[in-house]
Amino acid sequence: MRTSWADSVANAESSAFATGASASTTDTTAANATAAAVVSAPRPPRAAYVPPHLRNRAASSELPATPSADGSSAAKLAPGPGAPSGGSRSDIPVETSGDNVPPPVSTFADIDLGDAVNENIRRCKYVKPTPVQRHAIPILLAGRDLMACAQTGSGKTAAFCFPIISGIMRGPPSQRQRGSKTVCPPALILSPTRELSIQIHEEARKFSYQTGVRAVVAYGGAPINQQLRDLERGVDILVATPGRLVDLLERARVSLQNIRYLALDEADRMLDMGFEPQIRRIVEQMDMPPRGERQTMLFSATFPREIQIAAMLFGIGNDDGPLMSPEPVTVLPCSPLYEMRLASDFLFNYIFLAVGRVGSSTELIVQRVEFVLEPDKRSYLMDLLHAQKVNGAYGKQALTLVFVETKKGADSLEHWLSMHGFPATSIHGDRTQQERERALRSFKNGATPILVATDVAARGLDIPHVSHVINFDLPNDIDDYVHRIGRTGRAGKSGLATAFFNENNSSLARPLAELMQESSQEVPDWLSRYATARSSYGGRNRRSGGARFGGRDFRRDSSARSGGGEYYGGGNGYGGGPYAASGYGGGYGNPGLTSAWD
Ligand SMILES: Nc1ncnc2c1ncn2[C@@H]1O[C@H](COP(=O)(O)OP(=O)(O)OP(=O)(O)O)[C@@H](O)[C@H]1O
Repeated sequence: MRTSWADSVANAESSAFATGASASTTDTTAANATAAAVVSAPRPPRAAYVPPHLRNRAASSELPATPSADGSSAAKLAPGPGAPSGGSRSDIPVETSGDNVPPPVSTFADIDLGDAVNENIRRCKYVKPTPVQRHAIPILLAGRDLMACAQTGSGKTAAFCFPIISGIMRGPPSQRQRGSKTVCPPALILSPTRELSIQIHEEARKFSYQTGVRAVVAYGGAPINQQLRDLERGVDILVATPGRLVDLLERARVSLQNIRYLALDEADRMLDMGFEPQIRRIVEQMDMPPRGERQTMLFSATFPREIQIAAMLFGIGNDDGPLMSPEPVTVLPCSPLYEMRLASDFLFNYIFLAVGRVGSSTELIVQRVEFVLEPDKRSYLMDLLHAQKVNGAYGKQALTLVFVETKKGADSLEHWLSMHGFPATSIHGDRTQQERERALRSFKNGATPILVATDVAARGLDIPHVSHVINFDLPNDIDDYVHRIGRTGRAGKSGLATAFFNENNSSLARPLAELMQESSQEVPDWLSRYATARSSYGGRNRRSGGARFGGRDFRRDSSARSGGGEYYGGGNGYGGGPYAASGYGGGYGNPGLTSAWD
């Protein structure tokens, strides 16, 4: 039974990769048995895919986007040759809003980044800008603050690095405080994990080669002395994790007084509770110039709608003042509203950019969900890996990333896989930095083509040849799922994501089903039934109904709402409240509500 299931998976993988088509999900006996106990619901028809922001609208393929009176626009962009193609789909929904949005460009030649940067773009073999780059680069070159949301693997790093490098080249030379060891970089890029900081630094170095712009990285877990020596040689772009940066600031080895560019990669993560104290300290309580005097850019593949609502509620330093005055509210330091407040503290008269499907369409990630009971997970995993090995579906270089929930679980699964003849390594927060970097290297070069990881590897990492992401343990939050599966299917390549679902994940059923439907994946009947059962008694994932792939700028819709007070007073979870009720928290599958994109 199991063997044939695994074989069918492998065959489906082969054909999916050959055709680029979505593969169907195989229900298991366990799934059927359990699903039978769940409320029965008709299977949703597999509708033709309509980009979310174009639902309920006449289709338009005009280029470029024409800003409307309120400064917003929606357009479909064709990726064009050279950029990650997005596979079979060539139309990409894009939404921008804010005052006087600079128009997008079509080619790198249309942007004045300077000869040296242009040469580096050629060296990187980037022929065309990706959609997020086409929009974000002109906005940033115009000096505007930006909240940008584009899918995983769509080239966001270059979208903020190119304008920063170009701006530094044109600006005054970096200064150091006289007679002191304190460096004062003009640009700061913050990212949530050490490995991501290392990667962004490598990218920034490539992009700034022979430009005279110097990028330095600082992250925890590595000896600080080497990083201090690096800083002493001068720094224009400091890429850092928040903890190590705070350390450097406290030692007075770095001053933020000259910061002209502040980029938060994985911004939604940086603004959540885990990082909030450090981010607030860095941005507000040190010597960094205030918003408006520096340029701030927030990038991510996911922005919970709470952060966007904050933009509207708190005005975000718009020239015209707040768009609406919120009722006096108590913002508890343990709620997404607190994140909202943070976002609002950072940006000034910003532009909101959402790229729904970019070079690497998530439709190119074939998503499968299998019902697997906890005790069966290892043997299912082994079947999958065997099938991959035997069928050689992905070729020699194929890498598999397996996500688990706990550090202990990662160690134990790595050990078990190795014992069973599958060369595996692992990465998680309890491993030393040296071990983490060694594990990543050995995964990247194929010595251990299976990497067992916790969420420390979920965001941002750009590892070529990751052809399969397995959610051995599903995360609790749908946004984390989006980032995890985004480690495959990058830059226009296909990918496969398999998730093991069981009763423990029932709170994820609805957002998962919605996400799969939204990206034209086939949702298994049993999962739809779980989703229906879950919503019928009110359960919602925190992010459900949120703008997973961008969404829309909530400033545009302020007139449709009565005020902010109700939202705070709601107390029925973040998916509820007046925004959901008036159509902003809807999403797929609820005909009464429109999508957050509409
Ligand atoms: N214009 C381009 N043409 C071709 N490839 C590109 C272009 N821009 C970026 N890439 C490549 O696309 C890949 C993904 O880029 P990047 O890591 O910046 O994605 P991302 O949007 O930041 O993803 P994530 O949300 O997962 O962090 C990288 O390998 C990068 O080199």
